[in-house]
This record gives sequence, C-alpha cells and structure tokens, in this order.
Amino acid sequence: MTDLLTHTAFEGALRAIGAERYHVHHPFHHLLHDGKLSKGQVQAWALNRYCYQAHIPMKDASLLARLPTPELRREWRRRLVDHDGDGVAPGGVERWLALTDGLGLDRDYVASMEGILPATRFAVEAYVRFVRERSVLEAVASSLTEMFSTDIIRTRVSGMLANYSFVSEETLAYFKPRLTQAPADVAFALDYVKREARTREQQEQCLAALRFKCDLLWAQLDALHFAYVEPALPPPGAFRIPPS
Ligand SMILES: O=C(O)c1cc(C(=O)O)c2c(n1)C(=O)C(=O)c1cc(C(=O)O)[nH]c1-2
Repeated sequence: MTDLLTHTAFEGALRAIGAERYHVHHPFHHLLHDGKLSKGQVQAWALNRYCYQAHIPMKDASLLARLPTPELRREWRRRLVDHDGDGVAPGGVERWLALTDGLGLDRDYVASMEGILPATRFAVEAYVRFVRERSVLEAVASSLTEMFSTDIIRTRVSGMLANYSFVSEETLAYFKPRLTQAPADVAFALDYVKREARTREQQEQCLAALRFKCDLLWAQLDALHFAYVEPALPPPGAFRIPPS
C-alpha cells in the first residue's frame, strides 16, 4: 500500500466520492426536485424513504453498543435522540410520518413497510448489516454521506415548495432540523475518521465505506425509477400509485 494521505488529501478524496456518486446526481432526484413527478410518484418516494429513516436509529444503536468511550457514546446517543425523539419532542422518524400523512398516505400502511420495494429493503438491510459487522472506523465513515446532505436538502425543500401544490412548509418540516443536525454529525464523524485512520489501508477502508453508502442510496433511487417512472413496473406486492 502507498503512503498515508495527509488529512487534507484524505478529506479531498472523501469529498470527491460525493461529487461523483452522491444521490443528488440521480435522475429521480432531478425529477423530484424540479417538480416533474406526480403526487403518486412523490408518495412512492416518501413511502420507501420511510424504511431508510426507520432503520437509521437501529444502525446507530448497534454502533453505539460497540463504542469504547463515554465521549463517543454520548456523541452517538445524540443521533438516536435526533431520530427517535425524547418522548416529548418528536424525532426524525415521527416527522417523516408527518410528511407521509401530508401526502395522503395511511400511517399504518407506511409504518407496516408492506408496500416498500424489495430493493429498498435490501439496500437498507445492507446498511444496517455493514454498520453492525465492519470496524467502528468503517461504520463511522459510512455515515459521511451526510457531508453532502445539506445541499441536497436545501435544493429539495425549495424545489418541492416551488413546484408542488400538495406540499407545504409543514409537510416538509422533517428537513429543517436536519440542516443543523447533519453538519454537527459530520463535524464529529469527519474529525474522528481523519484522526483514527492511521494507516493508508484504513484510509482506503473509509473511502470504500463511503462509496458503498453512496451506492446503496443510489440503488434505492434506481429501484424507484424503474418501478414508478420508467418503465413503471412495480414488483408484486409493492405500492401501486392510485388512479388520479
Ligand atoms: O435527504 C437526504 O438526501 C438524506 C441523505 C442522507 C444520507 O446521505 O445518508 C441522510 C439523510 N437525508 C437524513 O435525513 C438522515 O437523517 C441521515 C442519517 C444518515 C446516516 O447515514 O446516519 N444519513 C442520512
């Protein structure tokens, strides 16, 4: 293996992965943000994305259990509260259900995850398994797609508000706290990864973890595109867009 990358070069290599592979570049997101989807197609996106959101605290809980110090556990515990709430203020998963409510989807149907695409389930399960089975360093590195999420969230919120009559600030309320939560998550995780990747091999493992995560986000949108845009062939048992 070649030499250790400097922190600057390592961060640059991580950012280059996002520039090439982050799901902001996926055609489905262009359609979503530019107002080119029907309400039913937006429902399909929100329904499938619920599965991702609901599993994020599960993957964070499994990582939390493996963290060796109180400082690290406190930091990761914050993510659990962000997603699960504290029993008083709603967390991200609950706020995502406010979005699916606003889009007219039945809450029990969404939470049952019955109608999600098989590829969504496989991708999300792969993420949970990756975080459970790989090193703590790779698990933390796999969260670094959040480095790129504030830009996509800003574009999504402004694009969807401008282009769809069926969404409002209220239904998109999920995203606002993410604009402060994600940078805080990233500040910690990026610092951790730069500090703890002490060999070139470990740096390469972090880069591979981030590529893997970008790929699983991309694969979810491929599946949505195939099922609901072109050729529009939802698999058996998956959500069907209601006739308008
Ligand atoms: O809206 C998005 O495009 C987007 C992307 C990502 C991401 O890059 O994984 C996350 C989120 N949102 C998000 O809301 C979120 O809570 C989140 C947690 C994580 C993670 O890997 O721990 N990613 C993301």
